[in-house]
Amino acid sequence: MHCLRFALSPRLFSVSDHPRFYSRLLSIRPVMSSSKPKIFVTRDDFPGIELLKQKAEIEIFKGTQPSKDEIIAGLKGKQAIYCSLNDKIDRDVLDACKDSLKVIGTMSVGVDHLDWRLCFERGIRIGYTPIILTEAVAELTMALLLATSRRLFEAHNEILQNRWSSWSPMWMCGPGLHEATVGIFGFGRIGQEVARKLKAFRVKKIIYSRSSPGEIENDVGAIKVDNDELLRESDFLIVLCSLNEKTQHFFNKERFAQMKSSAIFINVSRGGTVVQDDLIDALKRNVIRAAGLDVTTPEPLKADHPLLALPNCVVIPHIGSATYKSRNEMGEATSQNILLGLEGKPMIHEWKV
Ligand SMILES: O=C(O)[C@H](O)CO
Repeated sequence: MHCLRFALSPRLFSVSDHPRFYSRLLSIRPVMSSSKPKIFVTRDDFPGIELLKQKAEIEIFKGTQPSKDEIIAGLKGKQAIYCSLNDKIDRDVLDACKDSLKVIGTMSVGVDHLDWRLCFERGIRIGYTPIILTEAVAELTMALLLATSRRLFEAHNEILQNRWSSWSPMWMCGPGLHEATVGIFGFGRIGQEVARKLKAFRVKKIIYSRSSPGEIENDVGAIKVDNDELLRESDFLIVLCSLNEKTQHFFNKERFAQMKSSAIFINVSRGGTVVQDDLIDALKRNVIRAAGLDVTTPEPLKADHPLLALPNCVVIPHIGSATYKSRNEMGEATSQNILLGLEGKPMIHEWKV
């Protein structure tokens, strides 16, 4: 019954889906019948896998980052996968396991590593972990804003280099958040939470842009503007959008040139939103003042990468959601999403367009 109710949900089906309706209906029947379902887990340190161990037969990849071939091999005969944003589930992977895979559980809010369109077409359900990490990512965004504007890493490095000779009036100064105009590119849950936190810093104005039409009602007085105004007006520009066709490589040479030369660019979204060589060039030539990045291309970044040699760039290794609470809850939710998905029940968080 659950299955039927779910299948008829208007979120998944509309009249335009008609030709594929019945095949989809069949494809989301519960797959947990008498025997335990088989699940591939792409690393052994995911939180929440104890739950899966009790209810399913799980194969855990030994290591931290399976290659595409290793994912394909691991998925053989499995009904579900527990993965993260590192694991690319593209057409090749989906083709290789098309007879068995029913559910993907990703321990992330972003789903750009998944070919979700093909998943929808094939009736593969996707569980993900929004909301749980909103506070953690918003906090980390604040940390990057402060670390970059108040030059914390640069200042720390001055001490390590024995260059702290005396207290000095203008040494290590930076622009503060107080009275600044802060622009947010992508005003979803995390963007709105960042805006709330910014209020406490008594910024002058919060502006945002987003691709969907309409304004977002918000309790902090953030004003919707178009992208040009956002680029032109922001003292701090924070990228918090999801990565998709519209946002891929949005921040390029021309866009950096539109920004204030005093602007600070913060990216907590995905490295793919930026043409990274253009950013490096903009930072080197002081087209913008500084950048703070939680995300890069590629990830992980090697220690000799040119971004890391720039004094006006703070780079951290994709730790936006890395609080104990957030990561543990994300793990629990991922396991539950997978089990609920396999039972044909509504997930805690199911990804929909
Ligand atoms: O997609 C996610 O979960 C985010 O990148 C966490 O920082």
